[in-house]
Amino acid sequence: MERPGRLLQLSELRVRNTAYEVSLSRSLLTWKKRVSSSVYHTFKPSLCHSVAVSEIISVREEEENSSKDDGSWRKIRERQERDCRRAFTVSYVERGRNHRWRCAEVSFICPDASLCQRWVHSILEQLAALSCRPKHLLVYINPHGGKKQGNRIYEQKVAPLFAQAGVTTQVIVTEYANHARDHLRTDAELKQFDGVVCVGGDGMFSEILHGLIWRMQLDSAVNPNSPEEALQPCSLRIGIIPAGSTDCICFATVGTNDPVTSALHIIVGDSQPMDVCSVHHNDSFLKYSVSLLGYGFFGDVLSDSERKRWMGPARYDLSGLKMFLTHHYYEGTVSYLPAKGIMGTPRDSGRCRSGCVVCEYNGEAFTQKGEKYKLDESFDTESDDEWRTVRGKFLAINAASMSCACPRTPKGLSPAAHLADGTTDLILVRKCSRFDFLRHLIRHTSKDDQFDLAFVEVHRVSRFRFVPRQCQSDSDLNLPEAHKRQIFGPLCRDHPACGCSPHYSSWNCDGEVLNHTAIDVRVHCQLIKLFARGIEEMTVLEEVTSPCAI
Ligand SMILES: Nc1ncnc2c1ncn2[C@@H]1O[C@H](COP(=O)(O)OP(=O)(O)OP(=O)(O)O)[C@@H](O)[C@H]1O
Repeated sequence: MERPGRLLQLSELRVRNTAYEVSLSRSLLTWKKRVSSSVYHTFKPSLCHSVAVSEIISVREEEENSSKDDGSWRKIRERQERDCRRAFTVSYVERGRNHRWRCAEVSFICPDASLCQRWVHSILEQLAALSCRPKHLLVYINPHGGKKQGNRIYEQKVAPLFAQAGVTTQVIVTEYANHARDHLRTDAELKQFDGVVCVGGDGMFSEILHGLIWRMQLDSAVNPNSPEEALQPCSLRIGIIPAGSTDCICFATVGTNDPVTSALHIIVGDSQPMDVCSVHHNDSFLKYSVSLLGYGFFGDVLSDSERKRWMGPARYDLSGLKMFLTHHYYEGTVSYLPAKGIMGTPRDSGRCRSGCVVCEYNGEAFTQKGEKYKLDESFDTESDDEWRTVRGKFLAINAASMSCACPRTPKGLSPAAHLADGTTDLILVRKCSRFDFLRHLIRHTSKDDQFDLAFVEVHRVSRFRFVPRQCQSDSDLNLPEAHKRQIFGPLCRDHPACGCSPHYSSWNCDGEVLNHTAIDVRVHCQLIKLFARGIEEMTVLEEVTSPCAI
């Protein structure tokens, strides 16, 4: 943590009726209880508090509340004394359990009005110098996401915090699916905003992601349809206020699904870079993905659960069980480009956390590679002989661009995957017995290594392709069309007893079904940034919140 350096203010102020020595430096606001007895240790935690200036939400000057006045001379004298004093209140981030943040307040009573004004002015000056903080935001609310509480959550929990922090907004309540995406692609006056906020679930985040990336490419004359193009990173950060039934991206980047915590991360101007995979079929763009691309088991679970939407979240358990019992495998060819010159492997014991060194190192390595490529187009970023090919029968092919940890799979599909290292973890689960597949699935929830099985392989890659067996080349294979032609495919899917496998599964792309099975996926290192900081380790928390960590 940054050392406090030169003090900007140092005064004896009161908090309620207790005297405190209060100091302000460029990085810390500290208040220490004045102790007369040497019996007390000056660093006793309960006597000393400090808050990082970067985590102060606001400061306001206010008069002390006057108590009931009975008109007596004593009271009048007391009131006169009080009137020439002033108080100021500082609102700041307070950390709770499970990565939750709250807005706490402390009021300091000054001996005179001019001192109070000096304090308020100094704190405001420090806050104004924090250039990472957003001032004007574009907010999209999905009123139909999750339990349809988007509007209420925003109005009651988020808007008051934005107002308190002096963040202004333009709010758009979406009227139809893809409203936010289309508005961002063409109409939104992005130059006037410092960020885009979505109030909703993962589907709503996906709309913002697609709208913003697409707009950025068009504005920079980059062809988003070509899988060979290096995409232009987005200049605006994205904030997620969780209000959906699945809020996995928020959980993975903040550590909790709590609207107040997310609002506070936005206000303090946090920044978490994130990789994005572009998914193409031949030379046409299909989708962007930031978490999971799953073919086979996870593709089938999603397709099946979509037909059971009426069941609510229980549909995932039922479809999961059904797909486990049907035990379909799919033939095809996976080609991949192993990520080179990077730090980290999918089998590491370390996890991607706030301030991750792996993301930082690899992010720089990819940027340098990109720069070299721009300067000298003959510079080879990927040559054909580096591609590896695996042919076979697979129960599941998963590409995890983040750990994909959620309450259902606490470790995630790839526990050591990183948010922003320019790679995705390609997990190939070959055809095996039901019992073995169950062992693999169960290991996602236990301490055992889910990759330490003979039929599972995992590779950290920067690009991969998949072609299903029936598809002779990367030629068109449109799923709805293919299913029409395959009369028995869909039937067998619903009749596990017949024992035959359908030819094709479908890709689950961050919770949406893709129309094509033959795909070409490229990871774009740190293409977007979120108003988040990754999941904080306890040691970081202790350092930030520890009293007098100076
Ligand atoms: N006004 C609207 N009317 C209908 N659909 C909308 C509207 N605004 C956004 N959507 C769509 O609703 C879908 C689900 O939204 P969201 O992710 O916010 O909620 P969710 O409950 O988590 O969804 P899911 O259960 O599908 O994950 C998104 O794909 C989005 O495109």
